[in-house]
Amino acid sequence: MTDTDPETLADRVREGDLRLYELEEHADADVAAAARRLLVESESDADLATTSEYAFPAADAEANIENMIGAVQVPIGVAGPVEIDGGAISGERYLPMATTEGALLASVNRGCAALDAAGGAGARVLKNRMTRAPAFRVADVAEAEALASWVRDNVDSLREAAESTTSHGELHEVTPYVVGNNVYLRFAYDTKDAMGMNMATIATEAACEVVEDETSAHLVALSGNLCSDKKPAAINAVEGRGRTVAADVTVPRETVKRTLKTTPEAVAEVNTRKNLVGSAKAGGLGFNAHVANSVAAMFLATGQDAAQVVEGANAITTAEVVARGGGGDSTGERDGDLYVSVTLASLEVGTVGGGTKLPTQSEALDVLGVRGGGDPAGSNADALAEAVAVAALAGELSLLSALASRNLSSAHADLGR
Ligand SMILES: CC(C)(COP(=O)([O-])OP(=O)([O-])OC[C@H]1O[C@@H](n2cnc3c(N)ncnc32)[C@H](O)[C@@H]1OP(=O)([O-])[O-])[C@@H](O)C(=O)NCCC(=O)NCCSC(=O)C[C@@](C)(O)CC(=O)[O-]
Ligand SMILES: NC(=O)C1=CN([C@@H]2O[C@H](COP(=O)(O)OP(=O)(O)OC[C@H]3O[C@@H](n4cnc5c(N)ncnc54)[C@H](OP(=O)(O)O)[C@@H]3O)[C@@H](O)[C@H]2O)C=CC1
Repeated sequence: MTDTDPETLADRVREGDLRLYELEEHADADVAAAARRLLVESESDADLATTSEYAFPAADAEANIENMIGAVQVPIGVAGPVEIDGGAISGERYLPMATTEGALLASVNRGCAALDAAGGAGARVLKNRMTRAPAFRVADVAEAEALASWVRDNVDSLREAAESTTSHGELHEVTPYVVGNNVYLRFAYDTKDAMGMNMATIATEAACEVVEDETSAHLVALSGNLCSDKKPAAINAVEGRGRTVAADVTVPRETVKRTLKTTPEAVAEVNTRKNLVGSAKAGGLGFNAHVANSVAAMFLATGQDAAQVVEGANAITTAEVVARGGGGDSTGERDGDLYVSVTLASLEVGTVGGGTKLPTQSEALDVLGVRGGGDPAGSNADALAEAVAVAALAGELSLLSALASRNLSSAHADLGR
């Protein structure tokens, strides 16, 4: 690596001597980023002065970005604090959320106020499996059936190959799916505190080598889209992916009226006709109002893979009027409390790896007390999943209430413009 100045590097790219992505081989990462900014500015009307003001050594993002020119800055706020009674996280927490949508933090914050007034939200991780499903080609359905049988009989050798690539990941299930002469093997891992997509992909590739060595199957694609990563897919909504996590609360009638400005009956009706019937008629996979908002905001804040909001929004919100003091029995009486739950089928989160080690992202994880590997391994990612579920619950509660009291548009007119 030889030091040089950004102008010289930029000139070498212009002259065709260097490719844009090769600059770090000739200068330190910050100089390389500066050279790219010069090139972009000279080819556009952009002045990248603020883009250049990032607060970490560019080299620290080497595993997160290529062709780096700087960093974006997205406003980050907190909702809460909110009391969480989770399986992996408990106590009062601020919820770090990064967004450019005015009124979102106010809304989640109002939901948190209602949760806190109700004594806090419950949360539990229900399942933890990161999946990768390679696509194989075989001769015909007879070979497809034979391959599926072979897989079921040889999971141990697939596990040995997969787990040889990682000291944390555990292969739990391999489920074959057959379509004609196509066979998809859905590998399901416990990836502990990592979201686990790199881990699972590397491990699955090692297992695929065994499949090709031992059978007549031909690997067409390491990802066969039945995983299913970053695409709307029913398999994630039904089988789960990453963490399946739920949060719930029973809000006293008085709190619904005072803080949420509506009634339990009105919220339950909006949820039924909007989130359940409306979503069903739309053919939606997410039977909720805006879980994606809380998932996206906490993903941006804590260094998650933002594209996986697609699956993170696979959530179902329920709301019903229950007897005073909870107890779970629905009642037609007009004096009951409001029970609300949100169940996220495929929330892919990690507290190690990916973008979680970048400075502002790891600071946001510190706000929650979940940075890095947990003890036991996996417990920090479980805690993060529960915190995201509580943020989603707070957001659902507040938005449904705003729709019931007819002040969605005024809220955005006041706060979002
Ligand atoms: C905007 C509010 C909260 C006002 O709600 P309000 O009840 O009129 O406000 P308030 O002044 O009476 O305050 C009540 C509580 O709200 C919070 N709060 C109140 N103001 C603020 C603020 N500035 N900053 C932070 N927190 C605030 C705060 O917790 C406060 O409690 P306090 O601390 O006073 O005891 C309410 O009208 C609301 O939540 N509206 C819904 C807005 C919303 O959810 N937007 C995001 C979703 S829009 C979208 O992207 C999805 C959508 C709609 O397209 C999806 C779909 O199709 O359904
Ligand atoms: N490859 C792909 O197809 C895709 C990749 N991604 C990207 O993958 C990245 C996330 O991959 P991921 O594997 O999570 O992260 P990394 O690739 O950053 O790997 C994380 C590694 O941290 C180590 N580790 C240390 N402590 C722990 C712990 N307590 N629990 C688990 N692992 C621990 C593990 O190493 P070891 O395994 O050696 O034990 C693990 O593999 C994101 O950047 C995402 O954008 C997203 C979608 C698809």
